[in-house]
Amino acid sequence: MAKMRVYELAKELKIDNRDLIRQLIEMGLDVRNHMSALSPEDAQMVRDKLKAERNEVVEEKRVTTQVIRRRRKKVDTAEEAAAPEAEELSPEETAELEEPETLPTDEAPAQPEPAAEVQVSAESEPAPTAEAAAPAEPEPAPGPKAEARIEPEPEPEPEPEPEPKPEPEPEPEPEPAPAPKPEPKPTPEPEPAPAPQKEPTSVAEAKPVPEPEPEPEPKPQKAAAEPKETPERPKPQKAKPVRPKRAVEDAPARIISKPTTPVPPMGDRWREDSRPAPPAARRGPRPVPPSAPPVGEVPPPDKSDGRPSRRRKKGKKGTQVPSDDVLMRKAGSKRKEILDRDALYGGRPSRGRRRGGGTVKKSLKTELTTPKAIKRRVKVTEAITVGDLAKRMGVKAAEVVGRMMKMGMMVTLNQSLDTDDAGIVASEFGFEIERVGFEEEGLLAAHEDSPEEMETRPPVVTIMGHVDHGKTSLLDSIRHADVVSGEAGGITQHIGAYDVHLPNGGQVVFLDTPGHEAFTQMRARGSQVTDVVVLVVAADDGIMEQTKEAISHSKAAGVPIVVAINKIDKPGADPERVRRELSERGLVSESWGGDTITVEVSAKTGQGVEELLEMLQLQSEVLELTANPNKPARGHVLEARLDKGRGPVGTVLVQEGTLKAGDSFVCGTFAGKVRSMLDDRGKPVDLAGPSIPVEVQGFGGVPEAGDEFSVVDSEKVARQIADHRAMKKREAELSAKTKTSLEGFFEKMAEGEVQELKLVVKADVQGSVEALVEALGKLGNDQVKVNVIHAATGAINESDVMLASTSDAIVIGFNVRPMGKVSETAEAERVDIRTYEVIYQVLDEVTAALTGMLAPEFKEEVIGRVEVRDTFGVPKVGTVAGSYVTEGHVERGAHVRLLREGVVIANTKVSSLRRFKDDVKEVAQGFECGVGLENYNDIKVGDEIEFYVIHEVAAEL
Ligand SMILES: Nc1nc2c(ncn2[C@@H]2O[C@H](COP(=O)(O)OP(=O)(O)OP(=O)(O)O)[C@@H](O)[C@H]2O)c(=O)[nH]1
Repeated sequence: MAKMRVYELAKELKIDNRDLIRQLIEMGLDVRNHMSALSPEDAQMVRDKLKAERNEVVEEKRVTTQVIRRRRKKVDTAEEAAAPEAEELSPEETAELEEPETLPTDEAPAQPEPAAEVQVSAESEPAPTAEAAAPAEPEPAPGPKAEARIEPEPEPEPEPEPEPKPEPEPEPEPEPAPAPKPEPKPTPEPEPAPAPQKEPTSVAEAKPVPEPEPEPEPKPQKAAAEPKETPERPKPQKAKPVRPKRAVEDAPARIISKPTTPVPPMGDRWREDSRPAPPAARRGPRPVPPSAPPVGEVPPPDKSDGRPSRRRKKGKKGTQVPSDDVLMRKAGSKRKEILDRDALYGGRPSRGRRRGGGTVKKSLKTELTTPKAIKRRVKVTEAITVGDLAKRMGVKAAEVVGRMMKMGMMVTLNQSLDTDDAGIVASEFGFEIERVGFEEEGLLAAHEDSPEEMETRPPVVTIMGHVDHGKTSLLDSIRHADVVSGEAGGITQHIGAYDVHLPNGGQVVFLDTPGHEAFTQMRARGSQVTDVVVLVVAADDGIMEQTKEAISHSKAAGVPIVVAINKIDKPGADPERVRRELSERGLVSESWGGDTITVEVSAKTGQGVEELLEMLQLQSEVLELTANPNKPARGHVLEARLDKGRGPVGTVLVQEGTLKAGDSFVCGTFAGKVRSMLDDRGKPVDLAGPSIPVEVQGFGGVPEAGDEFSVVDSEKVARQIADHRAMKKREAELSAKTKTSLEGFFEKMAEGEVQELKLVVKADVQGSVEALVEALGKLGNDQVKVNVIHAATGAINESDVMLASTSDAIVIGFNVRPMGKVSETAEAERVDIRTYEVIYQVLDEVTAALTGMLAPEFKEEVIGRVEVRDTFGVPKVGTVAGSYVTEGHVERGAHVRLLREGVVIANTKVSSLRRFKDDVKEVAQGFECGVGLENYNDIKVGDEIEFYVIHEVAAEL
C-alpha cells in the first residue's frame, strides 16, 4: 500500500492537522508536519487508536431550562454502529426526530424572543452553572462549539450561505458534516441522542433545503446535541436570539436551517481543527437554535446572510463570548446584553426594536458587508494573492489563511493563487472565481500595412563568433569604413548599436553583442531583431564551441548567416578549412556551390571589410527588407540601464513606424514618454525610423533587454497596459512560486530532498544580471541549489522585497541599492538584502550561504560529569540522583550518559536538575545537585553521569 500523508489521515479522521500531528508524536511516530508520510500500518494503528478514543463521548442532559449537564461517557461500539444508522435516517425521519426537540422549543415559546435569548444565555451563562455542575462540559462541548461559533462567522461572512450554501455545501460540506458528527454524536445522549446524530445527517441532506426553515431555536437539548455537529450554527443561534419570534414560527426550519448551515461544513473542518474549546459550550447549543430563528427572518437570503455575518462577528469575538456573559451578569438582563451585543455587531432591526433604542440603526451597518449573490464572484485575471482574495470576499485574511492551512496549503497573505486554487478556496466561503481577460491588443495601435506604405529599410546585423576570433576588431574596422563619421577613430559608439553609411549610399545597422558565454541569452535575443548574422570565424582557428552556438541561435531564429573568415592576414590562416567545417554544419559556401556567403577579411588590415559590407547589402536586398515608417513606432529594447542623471534609459531598435520625441509608449511593464532621443553617436534626434537604434529617455522604469517597445495613443493607455502587464507579471511570479511552495516544498523538506537557496537578483545593467544569473546557477551541488526566482535591472524595490518575502528568498543587489522605504519594508518582512560591487563577492557569500544550508554535521561536546552519591525516589518523577559535579558544569536539557564502571548504561537527557528544592538551569563544578533522567530510573550510588551537548557544524561544499 502506498504511504499516507498526515494531512490525508487528518482529513480522513476529520481532525485538525496539528492535532493529529501532536497525537502522532505522542504515539511516538516520526512526523514533522502535515506532509510527513505514514506507513499503512502506522496509519491503521492511528485510526484504531483514535477511533477507540472517540468512543468516549459527551453526554448531555438537560437539567433545567437553562442548564445542560454534559458528561463524558464511553460509548459501546454497538451504540456507535447504531448511531451511524441514525445519521442515515431519511430527512423526514430526521425531521421527526428533531421535532421532539422543537417541541421543547415550543415550551419555551412562551417567551418567544426571549426564549431564544434565554436559551442562549442559559447556555452561555450556564457556563458558570454548567461549569459548577458539570465541569466536563466545557471541554467536550467547547471544542465543537467554539468551532461552531467561529465557523458561523466565517460562513456568515460569505453570507452568501443562504443562497450559495446549496452549492458550496453540497460538495464540501458532505465531508465536513461527517466530521463534526462524530463528535456531536457522542454528545447526544439521552433523548437528544438520536436527534443529534440525525441532525448531522439531516444537515447534510437538508442543506439543499436551505432557506426554508426559520424554525425557532430548538431547546437546549438540540443545542446540546447539535452543538458539536453544527458548531457553525452557533451563530445562527445568535441570530435566533434576535429573531426569536420568527423562530418559533417555523419548526421545520430547523432542519432547513441546518441545511442552511451547510456552508459551515467547510468551516467545520477548520473549526474542528482550530477552535478553542471554551466558548464552544455556550455556542454549541446556540448553533442549533440559530438556524431556526434565523430562518424565520432569513426570508430574504441576503438578510440571512447579513445576520450570519453579524453573528460571525460575534462568533469571532467568540473569545468575547465570555465577556458577553459577564456583561449579561452585570447588566442583570441577559436578554438586554445579548441585544446590545447584537446591536454592536450589526444586530437586526428586531434587536433594535427590543432595545427600542437608536442603536438599531447602527446594527444595520453590518448588512453592508453582506455580499449579494451576484457579487459573490471574484474576478481574477491570472492569479490573485491570498490577501486580495480575502479582501474581495470581505473575509478576514487570517481566516482564509487558516482555512487553507487546514486544507494542507501553507500560504502567506502575499502568496498568489492561480484561478484553480483560488476557486477552491473561494468556494469555501461561498464565492466563485471568474477568470477575466484584459484586451491589451485592443489598446495597442493596430495598423494594417498596405504594400504602398512599405519602404526599404537597412538590414540589422549582429556579429557573433567565438572568443577572440575578432568580433570587436571587425566592428572597429567597420566603424572606420563609415563614410559619415568625420572622426579619426570612426564612430564613437554610445549605445549597443550603430548604423554604418556605405560609400554607395547604403546603410547597415550593427548590433554590438558581447562575446562572453554568460551573455548567450542576450545574443539569442539579439537574433530576434536581427536580419542578418555575421559569423566571425578565425581562419587560423576554425569553428569552435561558441561558433556552433551562434550557428544554432541564428538558425533557430531563421536568420541568414554571412560568414566573415577573419584573420586571413595571419600565416596560419586556412580559409578552406573553415569552409569545410562550415559545410559540416550545414553552411555550404557559395564558392562550394552552396548559398552561404563567405567573405575573407582581416579586421587588422581592413582587407575584405568593404566587400563584407557590400555582401550584407546584397543579402538585405535578397531579403527584401521593408517596413512602414508612417505609423506609430514598434521595436525592441536592446539594452537598458539606470542613468544617474537621466533616470532609466534604453536603447531601442525601431523595427517599424517612426519614433518621435513626445510619443507615449509602453515597454514591458513600464509606461513612458519619449523625453529625448540620442542616436548611436550621442546626438539628439527627433525621429527614428525603421532599423534605427536610438537611446530613449523617459521610461517609467528600467526595462529588460528584449522587451517590446510600442507607441500608444496616450499616456493613459500606456499606463493602463503597463499596469496590467506588471500585475500579470507579479501574479505569474508569485503564482509560480506558490505552486512550488504548495506542491513541492513541504514534501521535499519532509523527504529530505533538494533544498534551494532562492535569490532575487537586481543589477545596474542587463549584462550584469545575466552574468550573475549564470554564475550563481553554477554554484551548489546535488544537495543544495541556487534558484534565481527573479532577475532584473534597476534598484531594489518593494516588489522585489515582497517577492523575496513570500518566497523566502534573499535579495542580491549588484551596483544597485534599495529605493525609498524598501529597507524598512525589508526589515519588516525580514528579508535579507545584500548589495555588492564586485561579482566574486556575490559568489563567495552565496557559496557561504549554501554551505550553511547544507545538512549540518553534528559534533558532541562533553560539558561536565557528576558522581551519584545518593538516590531518592520521588513520586511522579522517578529516581533522582543526589550528585556532585566533579567536572565542568551540568545543564538542564543536556544529553547524558549514565556510566557504571565506565560502561554506558543509558543514554538519555536530563529531565530535572535541582539545587535543593529549586529547579536550576545549570550547576557548576564543586556543587551538589539532584539529577533526574528522562525515562530512566535505575540509577545507583557510585554511577557517573556524563553531560554533553550536540553542536551543529555547517558542512562545506
Ligand atoms: N592578425 C590578426 N589579428 C586579429 C584580427 N582580428 C582580431 N585580431 C586579434 O585577435 C584578438 C582578439 O580580437 P577581438 O576583436 O578582441 O576578438 P573578439 O572576438 O572580439 O573577442 P572577445 O571580445 O573576447 O569575444 C586581438 O588580439 C586582435 O588584435 C585579424 O584580422 N588579424
